Amino acid sequence: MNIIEARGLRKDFTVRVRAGRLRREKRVVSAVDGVDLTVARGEMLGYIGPNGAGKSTTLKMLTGVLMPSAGEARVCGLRPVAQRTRLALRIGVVFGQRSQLWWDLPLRDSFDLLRHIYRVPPADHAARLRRCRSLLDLDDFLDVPVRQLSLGQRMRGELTAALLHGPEVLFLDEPTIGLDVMSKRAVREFLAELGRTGDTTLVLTTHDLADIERLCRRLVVIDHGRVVHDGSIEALHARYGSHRLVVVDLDEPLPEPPVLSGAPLHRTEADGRRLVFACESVTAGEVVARLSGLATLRDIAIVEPDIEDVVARLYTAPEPIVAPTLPTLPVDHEAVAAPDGAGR
Ligand SMILES: Nc1ncnc2c1ncn2[C@@H]1O[C@H](COP(=O)(O)OP(=O)(O)OP(=O)(O)O)[C@@H](O)[C@H]1O
Repeated sequence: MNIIEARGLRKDFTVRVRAGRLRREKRVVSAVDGVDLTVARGEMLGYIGPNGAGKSTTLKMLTGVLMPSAGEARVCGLRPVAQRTRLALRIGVVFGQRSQLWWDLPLRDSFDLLRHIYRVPPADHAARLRRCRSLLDLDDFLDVPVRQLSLGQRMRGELTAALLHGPEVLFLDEPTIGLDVMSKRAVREFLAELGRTGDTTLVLTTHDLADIERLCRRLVVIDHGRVVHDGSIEALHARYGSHRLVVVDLDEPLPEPPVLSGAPLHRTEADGRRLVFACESVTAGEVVARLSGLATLRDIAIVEPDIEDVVARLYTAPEPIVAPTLPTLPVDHEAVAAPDGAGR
């Protein structure tokens, strides 16, 4: 069952732009330009795009903050703007740049206030807070006023605040922006755990693609207000011609370059002692198995395609690119690492 459904969602803003030295004229900017989106209950969706693509505007329409110029949306079966108060009880929102906590109050008091605002039964509140305290390590700073918290501590507080009323959908706009490595990891692990239980649907916008790789199976990419990709990360790699590479080091070069269907030889190095294959339609394990019948393999490495690279290309090229850009590999024989998932 879909917990989010949007059809033809559009948001136009009227902006004033310079038209000559003194004159300014009005222009309409379509921040979101006909987005169709369905999200199933329990799904973890990555909603990404370059700066100004329309991500935050979409989230604002889905959470009832902004009225769409056209199209319609239902979140938890409710119309976001018209039924905003009811919707607020069923969703949680974390906007990385904005806070829902009381600046001068300790976190603990903010959480208590939220319990009253959302009228959460004390036992439910206590159970959810207990879980967040343990998963997000809140105890060291629960009694510290919010204004004295580091960004990472505050973000953990924001996540807790957004979850204390038990929302069905959690909208996260850049939840790891500006966080140090440890805080990012804590937030990601927490969200992954949340996703594993399947109770909360997650919609996440981010510029940090490691967030997406870690958390989301499905990715919607938006550019200039329009959806340019909707599918799995694997589908994105397949569409943009980026493949996992298998690098094998041989004892002796083969007299002829081997031909493996589904895994073309991408390049040869070290006088034929190192072969690099692109896994187009076979697994890395199959490539290794077939090669081991042809030669003695000294070493094997698997190089994953880089999602950042793929997405950067998607932003700049509307059409799929067939020839992949592949990373330069070290020529040094010893530098090839042992496989770490060769069977995949
Ligand atoms: N209130 C507003 N008035 C006028 N234009 C706006 C307004 N809000 C957003 N825009 C414009 O709409 C477009 C989409 O903005 P939005 O904030 O949704 O993008 P985004 O994908 O979230 O970008 P970023 O990754 O930089 O946060 C941009 O061109 C932005 O300048």
